[in-house]
Parts: sequence; structure tokens; C-alpha cells
Amino acid sequence: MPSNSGFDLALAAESLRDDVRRLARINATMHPHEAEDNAAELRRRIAKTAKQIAFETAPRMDVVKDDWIVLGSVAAWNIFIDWRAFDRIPLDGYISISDLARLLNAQESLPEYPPSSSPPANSSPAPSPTLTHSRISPFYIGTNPLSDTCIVAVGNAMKPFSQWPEYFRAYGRREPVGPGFTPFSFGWGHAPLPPWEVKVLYPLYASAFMRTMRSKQIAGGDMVLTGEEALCDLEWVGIEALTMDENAAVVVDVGGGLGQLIHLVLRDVVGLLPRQCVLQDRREVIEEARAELMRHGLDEVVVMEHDFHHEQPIKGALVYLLRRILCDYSDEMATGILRRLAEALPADKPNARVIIIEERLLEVPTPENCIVDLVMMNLGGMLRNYDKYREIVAAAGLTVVGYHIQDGNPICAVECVKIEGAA
Ligand SMILES: C[S@@+](CC[C@H](N)C(=O)[O-])C[C@H]1O[C@@H](n2cnc3c(N)ncnc32)[C@H](O)[C@@H]1O
Repeated sequence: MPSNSGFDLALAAESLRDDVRRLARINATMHPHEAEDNAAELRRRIAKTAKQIAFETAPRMDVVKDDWIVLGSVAAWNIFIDWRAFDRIPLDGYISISDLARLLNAQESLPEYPPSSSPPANSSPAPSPTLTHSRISPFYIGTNPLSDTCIVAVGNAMKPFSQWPEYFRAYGRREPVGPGFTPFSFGWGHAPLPPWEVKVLYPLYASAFMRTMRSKQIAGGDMVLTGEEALCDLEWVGIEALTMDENAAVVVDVGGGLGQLIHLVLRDVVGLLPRQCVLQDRREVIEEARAELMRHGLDEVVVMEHDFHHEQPIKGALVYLLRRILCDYSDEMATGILRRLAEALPADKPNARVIIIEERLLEVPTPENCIVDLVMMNLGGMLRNYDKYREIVAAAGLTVVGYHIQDGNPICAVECVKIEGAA
């Protein structure tokens, strides 16, 4: 019967039952470890329907309380990650709470409140109280790239979120424009500083953040850059690079982090030489970026310190890449960054361009897309759609010549060239 919200409980329950049977049939044909990573869409649908049913049927107070439990659970896995407690739990066994407490140098009563995602297994043959891994908690082990993403989810999202009431009381009910006085800076106790200056004060957090940028598991982390599968096919860049001086700057990755995108560009774009690529970033990132590129045999990539709010020192490159940069900034600041690149584009290469690659604001935002947008607001930025890109790009003296999106992928690539006659 449909509820007040239009949700048809009986229909949902039937489709849940059918999907669960489908999954059980798939699981039956596979080894449990294989089955875990299979049928992702089906699993997602089951979980979503089950959550909807729970939301529509549970006593209303329980739904409210569930959110409180989530808050506690986040606090628990956050401290377990910080103390590397997950790393101490054997993958195929258990650890007693007292042994864990001893290894963590913590009072025994503290790890007695385990993150809810790692409940002690009922079938554990160990004397209680013990902890075992759940199917999720190995993701929180320090060597797993997802654990860095969890650290960043707390630092960029939960910490500022929890201070929103004070933030908006102090600065008014409007979106931040940056660079300082962002919810992120406020949440970390350094309101006047821009977020990147705050991160410098917390080197462990800053390195966890840089590692997440390298992660292939976050949106846009693993991109194909040529051919039919590419979001934005850069094959032409390699062809053109062959006609250019071997030491000319062809591709400049502005705010390129540890070189994760340059690495993919050089993997895919045939004809482009490492020495024709430039990676620019902040001072504290550059040394690590150089070491990282050397580790991948890309020591000929030119690595330089540069602040993208200032004049671009490399003039006349064929492509300036801005991946996951503009979404951190308000329209005014993003326009400033683009204008520096518009000024650097060569007048004699009409196909030279700035390419923006980052998550876009979806027409029908998914819950994940909404959260990313809110996290960007914490930093003083936002997600944008085609119209919003067109506005900031035009304000910078550029025009959009390509807007590339793919079904089921929130990342977009925006290709921009200089408006003829623009200074
Ligand atoms: C969100 S990360 C994106 C990194 C990389 N472009 C990617 O997509 O993986 C933002 C990058 O911009 C760099 N950054 C921040 N402010 C900068 C500035 N003013 N000038 C140059 N780089 C900056 C950061 O150090 C970081 O590497």
C-alpha cells in the first residue's frame, strides 16, 4: 500500500525479495571473496530499497535515533583509524579487547566501544570480549587508500559541518566567498586563513589529503584520456606535440598535486614526452611530487612551485589542465584562476586550451553529489553545471568549446579557448 510519501511498501518489498534472490543465485556460483566485488549495481539497489523500507516502516523516533548512532559510529571509526587500531585486528582471527588496549596504550574501557562497522562476530570461538574485522572494517586499515579518504571525510566534512551553527551565526546566512573565513577554516579553529594554509599547519592531515588525490577509488581518480572510453579525448595533443619542440611546454598541470594526472596523460597520450609536461603546485607539495614522479620514471617532467592565483609563468602551452581545482573556489576566485591561464594561452595556436576536469553539479543531484557540493562549500567553493561554467569561463575571457559528460559519471571535462581579441 502506498504511504503518504507515495512510497509503495508492498512493491518495494517484492522487488527487494526478487533482487535478494538474484544476488543469492550469483553468490552461490562464486567463491565468497569473488562474490563480494560482483553485481555492484544489484547490491546497491538492494541496499537502497532496504533503507527506504526501514525509513518508511521503523518507529519514527528510531529513525531519528539512527542518525545519532551514525554520529557515534563515525567518531568511533575515526579514532580507531587515528590510533591505527584496525591495523591491530588480525584479518582472519580476533584480538581480545585487553590485548588491543595494551597495544594501543589505551585504557581498556576505551576500545570496548568498537566502531559499529566492526561488531564482534557472534561465531567467534574466542573468549569474550574480543574484536574481529567486519566485511567493511579492513577498508579502515592504514595501508588501505580508503582510510585516508575517511580521514578527509571527517576533516573536510564532519568537522566543519559540526560548526555550521556557530559559523553562520558569526558570518551570516550566505555562502562563503573565501579565501579565508570558510567553514573549513572556522571548523579547524583558524577562521581567517584559506583552507590550504590551514592544512599546512597540520602536515599529517595534509599528507592524508594528498594521498586521497592519488586514490583511484575517488570520483575522477582513474581516467582514460584517449580513445572512445575517454571523457575528453586528448589524442590530438600527442599528434601536435610531435610537431613541437621537444623542450616546449605542451601540457601544464596546474595544481597537479603529486602528478597523478600527468602520469595518466603520459600513459595514454602517444607522442607526448615527459619533458613536454609541467607540473605546478604549492611549495610544500612540490618535493613530494618530484620524488613521486621519479619513482614512476618520469623525472623529466618539469616540476615547479607556482601559486595559481598569480601570473602563469609558463606562457604558450598547448593545454593547461585544472583538475579538481575550481570546485574549491567561489566564482570570483575561480574566474581569477582561469584569467591567469587565459592570459598565458598562445595567440598563434587557435586550438590551445584550458581543460577543467572535476565533479559537476548533476541535473538531479544524487545524495553523494549533494554531499560533495556541501563539502566544496566548506572550502569556499561549489560544484557547477554547464551554465555556471559558461559564466565563469566567459568572465575570464574564455569560451567553452566542449562540455563532456558520461552517463553514470559525475565528472565533467570543460574545454575552453581564448575569445578572439580578448587581452
Ligand atoms: C584537490 S587537489 C587536486 C590535485 C590534482 N589536480 C588532482 O586532480 O589530483 C588541489 C591541488 O591544488 C593545490 N593547490 C592549492 N592551492 C594552490 C595554489 N594557490 N597554487 C597552486 N596549487 C595549489 C593543492 O596543493 C593540491 O595539490
